[in-house]
Amino acid sequence: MMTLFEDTELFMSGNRGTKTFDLPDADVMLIDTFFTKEESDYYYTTLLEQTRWHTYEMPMYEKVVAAPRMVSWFEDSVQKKDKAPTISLTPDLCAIRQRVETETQIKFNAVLLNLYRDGNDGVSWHSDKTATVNKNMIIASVTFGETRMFRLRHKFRKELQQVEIPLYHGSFLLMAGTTNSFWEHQVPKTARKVLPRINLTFRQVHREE
Ligand SMILES: O=C(O)CCC(=O)C(=O)O
Ligand SMILES: [Fe+2]
Repeated sequence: MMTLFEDTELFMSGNRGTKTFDLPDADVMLIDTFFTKEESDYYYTTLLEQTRWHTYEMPMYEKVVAAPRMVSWFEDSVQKKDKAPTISLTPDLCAIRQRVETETQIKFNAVLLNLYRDGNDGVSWHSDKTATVNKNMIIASVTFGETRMFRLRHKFRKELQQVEIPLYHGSFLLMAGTTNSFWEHQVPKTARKVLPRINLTFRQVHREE
């Protein structure tokens, strides 16, 4: 593992303040500097080094291919027989979640961590789904590390412009209301030489009894 933060600043944070995006059928809110630079550096380093990152095997037509990113999933444990045990949120993840919940006044019981190792990693167009149907799914997204572009496009109104939001070190993005039903998002790959980026998406997972 390379040593970070020795003599040069690797990541800059964005501007303060809350931005809301005036998009049809969407409810998107951004806070560039949700975490301080110190907090963000701490979370970046510890999450990068201490997370058990997995390859995500995604179905692609008839095949299964490795997604171009690493993932790790945590959720509040539920006692279920015949079910594999879930991995609970770590104290650091609980602390991040607490900040997110205080801001949104919404409770989240699961978090997906994505690691984009370099510019060859990304996530292609999709909207977020969970195992159960919750149409207006709320996603609270936190970023540490490299700034990457987050793009949104309307699923049906192709005449609408795509939206491109740079997600900075320590930023917070909320997608609420009908955003997930009407819009798709992606993090495109980039030819720029970039350092790793970690993204956390807090979710509400409803497990069937
Ligand atoms: O990395 C991001 O900002 C987005 C991740 C994402 O879309 C997802 O995990 O569903
Ligand atoms: Fe997503």
